[in-house]
Amino acid sequence: MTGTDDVLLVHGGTPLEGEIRVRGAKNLVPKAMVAALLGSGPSRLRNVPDIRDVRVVRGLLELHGVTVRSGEEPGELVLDPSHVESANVADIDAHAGSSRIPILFCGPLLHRLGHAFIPGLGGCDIGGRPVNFHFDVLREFGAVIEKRADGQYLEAPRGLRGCKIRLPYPSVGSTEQVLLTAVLAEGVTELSNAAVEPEIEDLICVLQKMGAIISMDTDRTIRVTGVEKLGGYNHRALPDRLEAASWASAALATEGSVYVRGASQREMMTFLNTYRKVGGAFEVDDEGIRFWHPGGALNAIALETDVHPGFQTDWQQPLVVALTQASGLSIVHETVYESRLGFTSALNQMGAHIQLYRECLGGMPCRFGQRNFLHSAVVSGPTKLQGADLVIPDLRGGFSYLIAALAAQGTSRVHGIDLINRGYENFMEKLPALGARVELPA
Ligand SMILES: CC(=O)N[C@H]1[C@@H](OP(=O)(O)OP(=O)(O)OC[C@H]2O[C@@H](n3ccc(=O)[nH]c3=O)[C@H](O)[C@@H]2O)O[C@H](CO)[C@@H](O)[C@@H]1O
Ligand SMILES: C=C(OP(=O)(O)O)C(=O)O
Repeated sequence: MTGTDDVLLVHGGTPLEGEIRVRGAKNLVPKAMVAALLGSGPSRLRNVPDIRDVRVVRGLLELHGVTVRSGEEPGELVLDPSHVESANVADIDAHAGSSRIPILFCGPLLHRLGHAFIPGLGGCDIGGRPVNFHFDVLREFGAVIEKRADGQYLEAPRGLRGCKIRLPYPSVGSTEQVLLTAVLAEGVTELSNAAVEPEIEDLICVLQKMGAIISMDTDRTIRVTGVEKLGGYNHRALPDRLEAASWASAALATEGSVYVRGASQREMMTFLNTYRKVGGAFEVDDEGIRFWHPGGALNAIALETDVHPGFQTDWQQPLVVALTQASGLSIVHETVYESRLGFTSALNQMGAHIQLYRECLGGMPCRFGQRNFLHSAVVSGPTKLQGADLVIPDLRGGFSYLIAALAAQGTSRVHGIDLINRGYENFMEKLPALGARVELPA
């Protein structure tokens, strides 16, 4: 999608009503695809969404000789790593800037080939997003890393050995880096201060199916006993709790009702508690969750993002749009990314009252306090939103702009909607299916 195709006209003021389906999680599926590299035989991954991050990883796997084909059921991929080989660096470089996932190829490629080349990473521009923890842990395993102009070259001249590591912060990607490296490393790896997001647990399930030995303690410690060989897996990816929460926030902000087929309560408990405090209603059944605005005023709340089991940062931006419709002052303290509130300036242009602060306006001081980052917000509501010209800044911010445009009076022009394809499957079909009045400009 390019040029005018990348613009969406959104005619607001109509509640979203109906049903959509979410499939496997954006933050698990690409990693499970990388895990297939570690197997000696084919893996089957089910419930795979058709999103750009999946297509990027598929391309990278194919460049390394992994055969990827559709399986028997819709959304099933069969990944065969029997012929893994070194890829042409220039070809890999074409994927530079496309997603966060390439860095997770380090451990598996070092095990399979003894060397790896990792291009520059992409992902949402919501903070500095350094990868120092990743390279620090890989060095602990025995990797030698050389930074070159076009990316990072890694070698493991003496193989990879288990080690004792403590993460400075429970980083999701760094925890996955350790898992994907430790499973075939020699000896035991002990990782403390690990991230324990549901997508990480699901990745551990994938690796255990392949033959890995991994235990998780309640104190964020993960222990991995390296094995000599792993097989393939057959796995159904856990549902996307982040997409589900986005549609839930859209239902609330537009005073609608959306049944999210595939949404799962267990991974959304913290979100559901917050949703209820704001005044949103939901009903869980065996197939999904219905979210709706029950009428009357919504409540202002104090919200702090955190690592799991706290309130997931990727839930924050869509919910902030709903908070512009709540009565009173809501406080939002973003503790995971230092620059994830910049998207609110466009909401203010639409009529919202959101003031940003450098101070930690939450229960706990975070890494960003006293460091000049506008990472706390006070949202004063309710405010009527008016349609506007909006430029999508990042994935969740982009979906938030769609929600704001749908809740607003009048028409909005939303630029850069292709970015949303990174993590929201078929959103251009889902929106009209829920009654949204959207169109591509003539
Ligand atoms: C593809 C994917 O799964 N993306 C998710 C993953 O991102 P990702 O894995 O990139 O996020 P991390 O958990 O690693 O990042 C959390 C924090 O740690 C910092 N950090 C991280 C690594 C590092 O080497 N050095 C460092 O300082 C980051 O700047 C950030 O402030 O977890 C985030 C937190 O739940 C989610 O918002 C993203 O949707
Ligand atoms: C920040 C996100 O993703 P990524 O890490 O892929 O940029 C997200 O999904 O909101």
